[in-house]
Amino acid sequence: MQFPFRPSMVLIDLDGTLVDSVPDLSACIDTMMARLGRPPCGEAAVRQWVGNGVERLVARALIGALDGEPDAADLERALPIFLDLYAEQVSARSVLYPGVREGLDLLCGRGYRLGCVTNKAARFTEPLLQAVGIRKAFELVIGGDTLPEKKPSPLPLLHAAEHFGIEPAASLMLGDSVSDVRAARAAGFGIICVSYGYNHGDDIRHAEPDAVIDAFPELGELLA
Ligand SMILES: O=C(O)COP(=O)(O)O
Ligand SMILES: [Mg+2]
Repeated sequence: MQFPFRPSMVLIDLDGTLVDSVPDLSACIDTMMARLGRPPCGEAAVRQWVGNGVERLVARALIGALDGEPDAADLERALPIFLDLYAEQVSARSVLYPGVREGLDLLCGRGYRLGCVTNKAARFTEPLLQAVGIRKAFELVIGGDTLPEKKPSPLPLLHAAEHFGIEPAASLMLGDSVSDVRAARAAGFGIICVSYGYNHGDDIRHAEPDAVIDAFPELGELLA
């Protein structure tokens, strides 16, 4: 991709890109574990497990690892406990990353169409965006269960491009994880990643996005 790039549409990931949601996710995971009579996972582990939706997060907590499957009965018992806890405290401790508000103002000011595309279930996404005060920046919000497939599938990105009537080649994804990079590549979007998010403990540069930024305001120079 050539910089400065002039996108018509920018789709932005939520967890690890706009909002540091791990403090709430990990508090709920550890309360769930306590209710199941198990030891806590801790925030550092949860930070590596976010990015593929709540069900996968709970599965990872139960097995204590990124890959693998828990016992189906364990998951069936644990998931509703987590969902109830997280519904109550989806934004209790979650905050915007530094520079996000400024960056969104910059993108809005340049007239790009903005959408939020996350793997977080829609019932948590809307209240979290509202609580941190950025819901109005987005014309379209697609959660992890809004469509039949979530990232790394290109489906949510292509759905947004079609919704706005914008070519994928004129579209940019802004995210923090390898799922964002894979979805963007498969959809034919440009992809810029933030360095500070969650990528399962790996440096996002290994996924070779078009650019990596340390904070949203750097978009000012990369985009036209
Ligand atoms: O895993 C989740 O629930 C959310 O992940 P995302 O916002 O980074 O797509
Ligand atoms: Mg993310």
